[in-house]
Amino acid sequence: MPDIDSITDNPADGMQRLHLIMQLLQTLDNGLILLDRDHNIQLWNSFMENHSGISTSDARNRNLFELFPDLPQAWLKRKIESVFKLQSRTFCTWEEHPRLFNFKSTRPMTGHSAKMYQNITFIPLHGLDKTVNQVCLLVYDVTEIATRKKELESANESLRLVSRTDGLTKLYNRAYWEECLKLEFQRSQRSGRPASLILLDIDHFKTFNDTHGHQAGDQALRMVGQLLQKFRRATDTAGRYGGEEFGIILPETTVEQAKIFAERLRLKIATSDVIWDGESLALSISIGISALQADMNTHQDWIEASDNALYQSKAAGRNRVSVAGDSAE
Ligand SMILES: Nc1nc2c(ncn2[C@@H]2O[C@H](COP(=O)(O)OP(=O)(O)OP(=O)(O)O)[C@@H](O)[C@H]2O)c(=O)[nH]1
Repeated sequence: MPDIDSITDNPADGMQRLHLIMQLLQTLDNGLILLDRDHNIQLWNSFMENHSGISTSDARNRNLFELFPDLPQAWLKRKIESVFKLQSRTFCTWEEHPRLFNFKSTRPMTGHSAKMYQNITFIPLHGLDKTVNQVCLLVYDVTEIATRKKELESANESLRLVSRTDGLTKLYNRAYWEECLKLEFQRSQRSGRPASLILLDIDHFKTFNDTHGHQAGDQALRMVGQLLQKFRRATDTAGRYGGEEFGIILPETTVEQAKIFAERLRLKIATSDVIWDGESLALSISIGISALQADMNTHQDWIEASDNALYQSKAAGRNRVSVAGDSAE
């Protein structure tokens, strides 16, 4: 069989050329569809045949939207119309639309993605008279790229979560919680809206550890973490600030409202035993609260105010709530 370049202009060679080109198009590892202005299929290659289960002879001269009623008709018609009108290429990536044709993925490497991800290129085809009467759709199987990117995104998201989370209590760790505090400090300072900061510390935790063991201590920290998560509102941010010290940021909350919340939390912990090794172990916490003040310069000033209140609670006998500026209760 002659190669394409050695074929002359005589009609027999023209047929040869057409035959070779058709073979090339058929074996292309991308989908290839040729549509006329009425969206009738004029060419349907073996990629489309294999993935759709519709043979070339069954597809030819059929209307694309009749053959595939599930296609996003309005969007696709607009897209094709723009190619006819502007006479220029256009694209659609899997990130905009995961797929045009609902094909199963058959790539062995991508066992986890059941559906094929596709990029589509729309190409206007000029006739000999320079008018565009046909549009070619190239369908690329990008399942591997899309799946890898999605896996990477999900791994990054897990890493992001891990880097923010305290492994023992599953609350935010100090670094991330402090970032949240900085943001809330700036936001509330700007808006002039109230916000409160609670710091709390487990009482006599050294003795607790020494008496019941470090693992019982860990269990106590987990329990406090769970109760903080359970008691806080969705907009409150709880974190593990230090070894046995925790912080809760309460946006849009006055110090009086924060005090009601803190008292409920204190009481809950004082009446909830840590269950360890068949034993019920009692625990209490001391709490310090401060309201965000207009004259505070940084979030550190806010922490310091709550820390001073916490110190008051400890000094006054522990298992209590103190508010910055008030005398200990
Ligand atoms: N089990 C356990 N203990 C921890 C952890 N982090 C810090 N601690 C312990 O927490 C204890 C804190 O003790 P102190 O700072 O003396 O305070 P305290 O005994 O709670 O006394 P007050 O705060 O004054 O009531 C230390 O014994 C630390 O070892 C942890 O992750 N697990």
